[in-house]
Amino acid sequence: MKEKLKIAIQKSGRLHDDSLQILKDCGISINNGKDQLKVSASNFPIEILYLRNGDIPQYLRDEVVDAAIIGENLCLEKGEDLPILKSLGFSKCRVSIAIPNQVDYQSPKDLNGKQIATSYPNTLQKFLDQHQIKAEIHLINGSVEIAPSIGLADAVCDIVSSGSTLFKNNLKEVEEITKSEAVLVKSPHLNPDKKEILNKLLFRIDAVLKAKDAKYVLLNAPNDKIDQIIKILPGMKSPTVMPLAEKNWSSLHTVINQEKFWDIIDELKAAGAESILVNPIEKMIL
Ligand SMILES: Nc1ncnc2c1ncn2[C@@H]1O[C@H](COP(=O)(O)OP(=O)(O)OP(=O)(O)O)[C@@H](O)[C@H]1O
Ligand SMILES: O=P(O)(O)OC[C@H]1O[C@H](OP(=O)(O)OP(=O)(O)O)[C@H](O)[C@@H]1O
Ligand SMILES: [Mg+2]
Repeated sequence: MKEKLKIAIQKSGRLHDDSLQILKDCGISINNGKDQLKVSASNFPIEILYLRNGDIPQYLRDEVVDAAIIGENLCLEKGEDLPILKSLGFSKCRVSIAIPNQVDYQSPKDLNGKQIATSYPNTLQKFLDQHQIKAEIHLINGSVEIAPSIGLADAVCDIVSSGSTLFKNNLKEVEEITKSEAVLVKSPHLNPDKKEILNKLLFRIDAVLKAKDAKYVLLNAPNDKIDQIIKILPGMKSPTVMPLAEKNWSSLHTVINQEKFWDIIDELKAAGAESILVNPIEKMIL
């Protein structure tokens, strides 16, 4: 296969490090020359282009790049036509409207006639239209949260994650327009060779993400407790059970999802499990 899939990731900013990391976790070797805007992987048919996040939707549409890792909120802002292939679980945030702490707020109607500063005019306009609100949008490219305190706007619409930027600027979040996380998107048109490379990459990303959510658990238990313990385990298929050197004891191996992990461990202990070992999983292929 001679074709290479061109993948855009953010040149610098919130998404850059985790985007590179997920490709590396997929076993893709990227020799990162500093200041290089385009690099080829040495062991997988992709070329990585480092671009501004905000420019990527148009590059995908123009087929300058074939796929990209961007913030989901950018799809709502500039790329509703771009197919989202996978949520990647990092750069989680939301796009929200915030107003000064001392101002009362009941409903979106309170935004009527107000001036709202934002870097996401389309996202905000869609929200205002949905609620039949007429407000004036001030486009600002950064440090949006400062706008109310310098008299530039009555409200802001920007990204919120921990909420500390709002807090420091005496603002309160009053409407959440959308949630966001990093996503893998693709150009609307891809030739069959490129589709095949993208599917291979997706397969690897799936294995990496599944493994992140799971732990490999080994435990010892007396044989007469094994049936009860197996009922507690939500394993992949059924757990591996192996006899221990000690008579009437066995070792059980299974995979437990991160989300329910501690509850299950508590139940296992109560049911007689001992010497529970928990290991990270590097890749998970089901
Ligand atoms: N505080 C945050 N916490 C979590 N995710 C965030 C945060 N701020 C931004 N993001 C996510 O990261 C993406 C990139 O944000 P960042 O501020 O790095 O770049 P940008 O200014 O939007 O883009 P460009 O690369 O065009 O300069 C956003 O679209 C959003 O999805
Ligand atoms: O809720 P928090 O955890 O405080 O995060 C929210 C802040 O993070 C982003 O800004 P960033 O730091 O990316 O700076 P920017 O304005 O230059 O994009 C966003 O624009 C908010 O200002
Ligand atoms: Mg930012």
